[in-house]
Amino acid sequence: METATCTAPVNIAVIKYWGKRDEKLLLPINDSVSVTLSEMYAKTTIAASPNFSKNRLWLNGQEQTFDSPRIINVLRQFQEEVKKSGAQGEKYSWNIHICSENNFPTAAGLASSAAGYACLVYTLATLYGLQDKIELSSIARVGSGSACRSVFGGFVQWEAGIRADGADSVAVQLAPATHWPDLEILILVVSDNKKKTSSTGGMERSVKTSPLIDYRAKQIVPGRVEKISKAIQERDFDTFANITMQDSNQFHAICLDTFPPCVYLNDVSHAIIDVIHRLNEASGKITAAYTFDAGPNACLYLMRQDVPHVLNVIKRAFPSDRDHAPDYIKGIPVADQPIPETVAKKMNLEPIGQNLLKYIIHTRVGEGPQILPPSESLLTNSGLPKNH
Ligand SMILES: Nc1ncnc2c1ncn2[C@@H]1O[C@H](COP(=O)(O)OP(=O)(O)OP(=O)(O)O)[C@@H](O)[C@H]1O
Ligand SMILES: C[C@@](O)(CCOP(=O)(O)OP(=O)(O)O)CC(=O)O
Repeated sequence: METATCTAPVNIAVIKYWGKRDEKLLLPINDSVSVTLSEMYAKTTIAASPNFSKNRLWLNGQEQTFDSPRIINVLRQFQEEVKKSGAQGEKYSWNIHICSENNFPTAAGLASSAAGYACLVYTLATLYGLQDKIELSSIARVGSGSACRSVFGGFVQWEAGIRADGADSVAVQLAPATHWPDLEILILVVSDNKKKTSSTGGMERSVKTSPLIDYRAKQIVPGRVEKISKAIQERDFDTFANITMQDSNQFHAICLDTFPPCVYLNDVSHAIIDVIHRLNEASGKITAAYTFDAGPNACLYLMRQDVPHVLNVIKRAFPSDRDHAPDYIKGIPVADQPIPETVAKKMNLEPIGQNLLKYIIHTRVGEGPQILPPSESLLTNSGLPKNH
């Protein structure tokens, strides 16, 4: 039996991918830009053995059927690349066991599919020795579009491309994780329930019914991608933050312009947006920027020195019975520090409601996928999940 175990990170887009020009190859109608996060990742072990009678897959401890078209597409695409590379050997014909876990909620709009498919492809590549990251990224894309960005750390652009075969639809790293060390992230988890409308279904409906989506893709996104790439290169937080918030709002406007609409934000999400704007106004500078994927959870980008203050604002606006519980703030530890009273007063900082947030994750810009030692394997020597 041969095995490999890897991790691959979550990425959160600041210019959103929403809408496909090809549903089968998962080719987007516009470029997108994302930040790869540390602390939040999928971990996958793949074992190949001549003794396995069939392919099997476990996700977060539950066995899944192996007939998901996306998994099958990824494996097929992977096999084609292996063939092209000329690699040969018995092990390519063996069945495989895949075991994967996410260390954060799955299918809750926190980019689990991005981390999951990037990890699947990276672990296959480690097992079979395929090196080219651009190729890996294109294979991950056929699992879930946004997964092509999780193959790289730091700041990543997915170029939409124009070719029908998707050969020019690739992700490229704009800057490594070390480029902007003071940029940090707070994820405010409003709900970790599985969402009602998947990103796949939502964006398909948007392309079919939203008259605004084409305008966004053609007239708005190209300029924003250029400006935010420059802002990233120059570590210009103001520009980065403004574009991030505007693009999140425009993506959700497209969702509402979809018919029937896809409603991903809830009252708590809107209250978070309002608090951040009031904070930015009262502090006389852009202190934090919000962005929301296809769910109600907020992702805040902010500078390291502002994290304790912003956390204090969030805890005062959204008090929780679990405020002091050790696992209320997950990820990188952070001290709470009261916001100056002048700012609190100016922004009219009052509690909005009790227990509206489930927990908070504090993280920063992270590296791409990593190979782990055999001791980290999720499978036993007989190829079954360790916690089965
Ligand atoms: N670790 C993993 N390994 C393999 N597949 C995974 C993994 N994690 C998630 N997935 C797949 O991704 C699906 C969830 O994708 P979905 O797009 O619905 O949610 P999300 O990725 O959490 O949210 P979003 O893409 O909107 O941010 C799961 O049902 C599963 O099929
Ligand atoms: C809102 C988004 O998170 C949408 C992500 O969509 P997916 O990559 O999950 O969709 P599929 O390609 O259909 O699998 C924005 C983004 O990550 O760019």
